Amino acid sequence: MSELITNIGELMTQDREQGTRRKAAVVLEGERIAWIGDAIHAPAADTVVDAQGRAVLPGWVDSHTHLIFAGDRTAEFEARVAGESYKAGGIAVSVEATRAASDYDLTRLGLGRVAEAMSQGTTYLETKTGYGLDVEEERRSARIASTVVDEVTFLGAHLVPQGIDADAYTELVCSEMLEAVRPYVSWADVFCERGAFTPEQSRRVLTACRAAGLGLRVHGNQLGHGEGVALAVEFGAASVDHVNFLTDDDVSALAQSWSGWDGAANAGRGAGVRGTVATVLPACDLSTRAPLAPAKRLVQAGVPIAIASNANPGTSYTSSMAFCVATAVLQMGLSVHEAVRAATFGGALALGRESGEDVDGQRAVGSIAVGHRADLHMLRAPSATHLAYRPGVPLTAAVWRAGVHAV
Ligand SMILES: N=CN[C@@H](CCC(=O)O)C(=O)O
Ligand SMILES: [Zn+2]
Repeated sequence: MSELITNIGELMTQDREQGTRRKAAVVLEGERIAWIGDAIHAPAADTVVDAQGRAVLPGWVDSHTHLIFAGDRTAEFEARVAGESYKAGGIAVSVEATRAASDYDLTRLGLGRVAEAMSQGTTYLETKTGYGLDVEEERRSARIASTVVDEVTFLGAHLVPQGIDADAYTELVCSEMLEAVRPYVSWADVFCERGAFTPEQSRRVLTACRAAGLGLRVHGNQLGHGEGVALAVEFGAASVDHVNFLTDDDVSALAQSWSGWDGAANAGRGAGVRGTVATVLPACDLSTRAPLAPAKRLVQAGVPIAIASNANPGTSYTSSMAFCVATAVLQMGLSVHEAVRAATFGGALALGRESGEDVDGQRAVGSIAVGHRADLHMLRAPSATHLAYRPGVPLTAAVWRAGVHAV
């Protein structure tokens, strides 16, 4: 089955060759993009969608979420609104509620959050464990996560639970817990921060998870200057996320990590000399009243950035990538093109899915190009600029995921 989407007012492909086109059309064939060109030259197809001059972009790639949780942390949010600052310890509240929830409820909650994201244009999602924090509960979270999202990250090193020594817990994460989650996850992450895991403990986690064949990610430099970024670069992590507090050395190290990379030659996960993407989390910064991550400074230094929702009950209870993009433009100083790029191609880059076909035969996501997965987001607006020009307005008109009408 083929489908022609024609009369597209603005097609922002985020593909190097295609760029942003006007009066464009796209043909989808099964799960892939088969043709891109001028609307007047569009070939025939089995079905036709008239975009009526609306904008079309790649579906959002949300590369950082924590969707497997139960319970509610409104009280913590209210305390923060009243002036308290965010502390990692709040994670324990979600751990207790998550442990008490049935498999059915955790799955239902996870699927509901994915559906909420998809209804706003998100077509590719990563999520993390990290509200289980013992061997069986982390295994359960990883298993359930693997049934609801595209990419699963092991975050046993999210918080040291009460009643266990930090080093002993780190050892557990690196051994039995890692073994328990291994069948369900392809990534590992560590919260390297004051109140969570020290650089030394983080190093142990990254070393063990790398040895187990997992790709690496780091929660770093969220609450203060620290070693998260340096550690992420040293370990060749695919991304370091939050990055609110950066020294010039951190920024240079991130830029330097991409110096041997040629996007065309080193396509796909695990190939070539990939650097570390800096993932900024605008909604989290607002919700915790943190200094905004210096997204523009990173872009100017040549560091590839991603924008993600960080959907979680503590620091960022939103699935809206459009809100994150609007914030990145209005508050972080990115151009609309840069922000949309970070929320699509950037997310794919942070997950090693930006080009080529992976060993599992999965197609590239995050940009609109022939052969890529047909993940498209049509706006109820003539251009992507409206995402920032009309912040907070639900602009999603239609969503295709792998060629299927999702919204
Ligand atoms: N910073 C660490 N983890 C999450 C917050 C988790 C929570 O507070 O529940 C984050 O990315 O912000
Ligand atoms: Zn997070």
